[in-house]
Amino acid sequence: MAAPRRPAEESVVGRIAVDIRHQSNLKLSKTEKKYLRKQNKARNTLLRHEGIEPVAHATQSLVIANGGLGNGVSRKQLLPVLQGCGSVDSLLMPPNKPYSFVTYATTEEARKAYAVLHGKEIVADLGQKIILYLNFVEKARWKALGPHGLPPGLLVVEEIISSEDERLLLESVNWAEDADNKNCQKSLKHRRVKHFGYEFHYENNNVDKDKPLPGGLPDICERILEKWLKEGYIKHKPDQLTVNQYEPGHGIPAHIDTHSAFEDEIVSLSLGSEIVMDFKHPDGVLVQVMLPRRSLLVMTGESRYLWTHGITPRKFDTVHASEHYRSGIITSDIGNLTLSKRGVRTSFTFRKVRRTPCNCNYSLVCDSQRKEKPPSFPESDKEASRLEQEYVHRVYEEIAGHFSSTRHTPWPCIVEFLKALPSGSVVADIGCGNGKYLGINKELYMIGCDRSENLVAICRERQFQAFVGDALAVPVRSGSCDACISIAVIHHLATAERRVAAIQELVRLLRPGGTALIYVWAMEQEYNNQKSKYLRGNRISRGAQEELTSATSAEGLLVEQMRGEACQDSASSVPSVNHVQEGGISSELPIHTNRTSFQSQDVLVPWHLKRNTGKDKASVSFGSTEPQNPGPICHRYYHVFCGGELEAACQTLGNVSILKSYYDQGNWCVILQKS
Ligand SMILES: O=C(O)CCC(=O)C(=O)O
Ligand SMILES: [Fe+2]
Ligand SMILES: [Zn+2]
Repeated sequence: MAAPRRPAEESVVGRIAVDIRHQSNLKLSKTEKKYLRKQNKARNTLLRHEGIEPVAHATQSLVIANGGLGNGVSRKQLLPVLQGCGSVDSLLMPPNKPYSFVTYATTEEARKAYAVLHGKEIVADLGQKIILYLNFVEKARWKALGPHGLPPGLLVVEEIISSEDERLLLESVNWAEDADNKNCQKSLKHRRVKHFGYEFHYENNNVDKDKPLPGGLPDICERILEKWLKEGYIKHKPDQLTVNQYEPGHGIPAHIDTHSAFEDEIVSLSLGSEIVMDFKHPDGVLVQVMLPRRSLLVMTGESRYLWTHGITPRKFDTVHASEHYRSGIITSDIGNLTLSKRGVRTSFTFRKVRRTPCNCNYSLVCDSQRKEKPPSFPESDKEASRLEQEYVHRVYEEIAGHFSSTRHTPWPCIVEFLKALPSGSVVADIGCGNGKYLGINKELYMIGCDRSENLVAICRERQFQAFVGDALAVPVRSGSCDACISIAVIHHLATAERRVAAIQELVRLLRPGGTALIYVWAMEQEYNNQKSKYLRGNRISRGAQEELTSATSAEGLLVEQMRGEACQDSASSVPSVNHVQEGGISSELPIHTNRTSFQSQDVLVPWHLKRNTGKDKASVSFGSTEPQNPGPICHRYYHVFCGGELEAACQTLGNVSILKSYYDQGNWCVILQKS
């Protein structure tokens, strides 16, 4: 292999180190080295999140890594510490970020702050010890995501009820479990709930419209709802009430209340304590809304149908420091944010059960308007691309958190490949998923690329270098990699041409002499008279299966590669699409039954989504979802490879030779080299 290059970042890090050494004219002590390392890490975080590059010379402004609202440091705590070093012009604390920006009146004062506070330990609001790392910046600035108003159709009415009514309402809920549990009280993972009028079923995110609960809504609600109707805050009278109680640290996953279950107009009364609720548009825009105690949140139209709402489980919220901001958006006015300790909040969410299908204007997220037509085998490149979009990309985006939670253990042969590469090699992992191979060999410069934003976000949280990109058009210069890996990716492409194109794209990234390791799922799950672990999982009981899949022995490690599928037993819940229809062969893609032999090379493989495992997008789930309940079933498209097929695909490229091809626990694998 040719001498490996150094990525650009290495030289910048090197330069800063040199600058500092130059300034002090001293050899760095162990502690200084540690600070420098942390400082560089902080610098990278800042670059990644905000695109702001710290500078190596002193200025009036500093960025304070770890001194942010996002890691529990409040303005009240940080400001005096900073003022101890000089006159502070401004302290900008972006919401939920682990850093803040301070600007001093003079560069001299900023220099002093750097000398005193860099590496200094402070105790944050929760009592945890935090070490501050400082970097100079040209200017303290923070680019908010753009000015956002409240989501359309959303309203927060302050002081909608008196303290006396608040007390009466809270008293009307008896949390001491009643014997017959007529209000379906449940303790969920992050809150407890009670239902009135109709039970809300978290298993299917709907209500049983023919089974009203005895007793209806609590009596005290009658007078209050009448008043709201008269005053025009609500237009129709609700017949369903869900009472949620959140202790500090509790929350509710982001969700859209199922369209087919409830009418437009959902209102939620906040009692006992304020809280910040997150609203998210499918495009990713996040609006955080303060719901003061005794306020009413009214969600109608777009805010009810299209935006998700949720409460992040945490003990503190980021709020406006000054009293006169009470309700509404937590804006990007970051000169004025602080932390507020959460109290126990009880919400009364009133809804009206829907009797006819929803005909809203948001068909993309409307369960009443969803057409579940099984996809067909693609006849053109365009169809293939659409199939991949719907049955690969969208699915990975949705299952990212759960998927990632099933992918911990690297497969031994892949580890061996990575460990054997010369130190300093530049290696791209195309389709890197949650990044489980990115940290295997610390001597390599590894970059990850994945189509799923949520998976890339997980990689970044793990401090790996990863970016969003398509395996057919990787945004990396030709010939820039010493090696590439493509693990369980190419089988998601829906035509032979696209699979070859993906291999070609890997080869394009390689320098001459560079090598690529490719794994694809095999049609043959039985090889040399031995069933793969994927199949063998079928014969063991569920409990044993669970145990086996989490084993850490070499055998266990191999099992994990199919772990997603291992937990996915679809036989009972997904009807198999009949492949052969009257009048000929159907082009409909068959749904594979997990843990069985493949009957077709092009299949949909079910994934039983467990919610609340991190980065899942709940917006496509059409309703409140609870982690302990079975989530929806998603289907991923696969083309499973027959023996010889992967080699043949590689051989269609002129500029590669196959160094090795092998079968590894249900996968066909090749190592190829660019000539
Ligand atoms: O606690 C709240 O205000 C919201 C509850 C909610 O969204 C729900 O139960 O669907
Ligand atoms: Fe809700
Ligand atoms: Zn709808």
